[in-house]
Amino acid sequence: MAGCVLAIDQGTTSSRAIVFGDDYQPLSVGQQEFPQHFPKSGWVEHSPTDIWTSTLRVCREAMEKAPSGGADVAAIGITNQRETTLIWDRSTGEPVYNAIVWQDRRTSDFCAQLRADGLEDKFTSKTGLLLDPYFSGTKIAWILDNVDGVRARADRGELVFGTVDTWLIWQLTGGTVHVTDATNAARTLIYNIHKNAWDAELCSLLKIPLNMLPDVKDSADEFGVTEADLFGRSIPILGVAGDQQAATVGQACFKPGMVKSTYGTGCFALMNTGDAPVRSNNRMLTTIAYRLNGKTTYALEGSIFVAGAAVQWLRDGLGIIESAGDTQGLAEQADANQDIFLVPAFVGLGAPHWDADARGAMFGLTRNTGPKEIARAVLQSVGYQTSDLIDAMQADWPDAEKPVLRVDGGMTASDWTMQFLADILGAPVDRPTVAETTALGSAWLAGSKAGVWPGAESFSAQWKLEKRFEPRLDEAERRRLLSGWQDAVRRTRST
Ligand SMILES: Nc1ncnc2c1ncn2[C@@H]1O[C@H](COP(=O)(O)OP(=O)(O)O)[C@@H](O)[C@H]1O
Ligand SMILES: O=P(O)(O)OC[C@H](O)CO
Repeated sequence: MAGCVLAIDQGTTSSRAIVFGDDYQPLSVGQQEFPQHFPKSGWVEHSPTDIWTSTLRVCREAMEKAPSGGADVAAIGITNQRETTLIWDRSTGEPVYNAIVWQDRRTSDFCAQLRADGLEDKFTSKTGLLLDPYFSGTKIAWILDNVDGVRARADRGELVFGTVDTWLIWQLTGGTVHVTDATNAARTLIYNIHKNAWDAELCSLLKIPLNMLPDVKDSADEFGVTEADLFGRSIPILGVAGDQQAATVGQACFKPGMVKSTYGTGCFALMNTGDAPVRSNNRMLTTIAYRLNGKTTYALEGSIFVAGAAVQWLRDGLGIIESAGDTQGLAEQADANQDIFLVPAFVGLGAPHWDADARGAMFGLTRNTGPKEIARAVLQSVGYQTSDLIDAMQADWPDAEKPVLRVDGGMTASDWTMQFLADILGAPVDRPTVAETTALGSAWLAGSKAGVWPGAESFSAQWKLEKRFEPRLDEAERRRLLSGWQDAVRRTRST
């Protein structure tokens, strides 16, 4: 049986929809950016309406552009920016507040208070996460405690919570289905990843009523069918995964020890650790990579908040490039005798430091430092940060050999960055032919569930290398650069 799959990739800065053919190739794409709202320093919000209307629009666009006009789309897969938090009325569907985005730091003090109360170990042992504003739990609590009348409505059972996947499924099904998948639930700080269930004790600590929470399904499962008038017929939604987990699937990292790293706004590296969750001693996250047929596969994750966003800063903040691709030429011409280190802690530092109050810094500046050296430092910061993650993962899981890194995301278009990454890791970096691995991962979840695409083994065999970057930096030089980076991070930390 063959058929096409519509993948929805609802990201932080844009919504995208791609129709994949039965040879896993993209046939058509729709994409739309939407506004970011920064109501206060450190706050980041999206309009729930923008999330939904941009998604609907790009789905229609991709379907219309597909050769069959979308007639042979057999299923929908959804992948999404994770942790971003929405609450809405279960009768009217009306949101009570904007979506609070994963990057938002407003609950930093609340997290510090929970840590001071000695609760971090309880949260970490059950959820695999840390007490950082990044995750949904404290964002839910903030809305309940700070938006007028919301606590009382929640207590009366009138409100529901969802991550972006849940919100989209609610909309696509005409407000009839309130569900999520295990990978998205695993990012909320209230989901027990060992028991695969919402955790009543953690909900009670954060004062979150259990009746607000969606049902949690496998990543390939029945998530409802779309309302007939949206696309001219009902289409089943059969795959859902958070975007970094979907990229892990799309990169066919199905075996323990395999690692993918995605370079978009931020950078997220996930290492498949098989059916046993590995507790990190190095402040990595333990998370659910995917849950298929009731069987959970776990991953260690390192999350970096700023990767491509630093390139955007060069363009929009400093104005020293016109487009992201300009960084390559600048980095190639930069003065080899200047060691400039940029620590892009624009919204604090993520793994392995989790320092919400740190802010960006640059070291080693001289009168000769100019745009070329700064651009190179931006691209290098992505390599250095990844190196910190891979080192931490290997320390947590020493059995794993130094991995080959499978990379994807917009920033992997930069050969210079990928070569530096291989050099500083001292390990090969593999870039696949299909750039849209996140969308492909969610399409495979849906297509395999629909029975129109084959299973994991056959899907793995289609993964094709576009280019391998081999490490070629002298070991002594590698160590010298890493030591300079670590010193720069030390000086940037807030504590
Ligand atoms: N040639 C390039 N060199 C360096 N950075 C790039 C290049 N092309 C894109 N980027 C960066 O990649 C990011 C976009 O990647 P994408 O995967 O679309 O991100 P997201 O899904 O997070 O919105 C942007 O931050 C952009 O600055
Ligand atoms: O939307 P992206 O691609 O920047 O990904 C965001 C992550 O899911 C946040 O955890």
